Amino acid sequence: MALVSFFDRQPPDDPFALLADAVERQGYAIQENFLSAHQVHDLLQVLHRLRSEEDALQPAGVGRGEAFQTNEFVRKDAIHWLDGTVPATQDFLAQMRLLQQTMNRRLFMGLFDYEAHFALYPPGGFYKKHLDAFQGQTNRRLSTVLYLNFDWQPQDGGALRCYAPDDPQQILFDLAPQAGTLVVFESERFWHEVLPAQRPRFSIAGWFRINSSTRHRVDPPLWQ
Ligand SMILES: O=C(O)CCC(=O)C(=O)O
Ligand SMILES: [Fe+2]
Repeated sequence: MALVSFFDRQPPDDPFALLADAVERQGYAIQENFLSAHQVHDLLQVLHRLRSEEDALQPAGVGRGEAFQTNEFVRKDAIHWLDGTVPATQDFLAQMRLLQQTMNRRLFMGLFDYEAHFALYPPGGFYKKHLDAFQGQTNRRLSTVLYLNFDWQPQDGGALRCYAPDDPQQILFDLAPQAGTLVVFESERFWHEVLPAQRPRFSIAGWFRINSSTRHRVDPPLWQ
């Protein structure tokens, strides 16, 4: 009888560990079917409810705090920040918390909290080439985008176009915003853009941040 010790066994395919490995290797990771169709449906329901409420979705802007401004030439989408008050978004945030723990354990990233918003790009919506964080200017370290669009077709446009970190003119990949797909990338290294979408495009964009507390300002984490 063959004796299989605990240590001989392959570890199960932990999706968070796979994502962390890919980020360590190449700075980004793509995971199809990260969420089940069921979970995506639940999140879409939340988003559709928000759409029916006046003012729940706001035109997205660029810049933070006093530097915030909307600019339709840069991005054309509407957003709503997740607050985790309904089960669907709680579940999603719990998964992001697991991802945060895995990243910190395996890559020592020191990720401290996570902020995320629903985004709705109307037909014709886009987001021009940008970095989510400029080195040294922000505490955003890792970007995530989860897509919520069933049956996305090539002619629907709306791909996430990501550029090579060592040559921001060179396209690294185009990713279709297919329901359940999660992409994760280092915020300071990857220029990216959203190509014009031909039909409404739904997603949750989020950022893990490191603690930027100073003696004068304590940055509270979203989860405690
Ligand atoms: O939705 C996407 O594919 C990317 C969105 C994005 O780049 C952002 O919100 O910063
Ligand atoms: Fe971005």
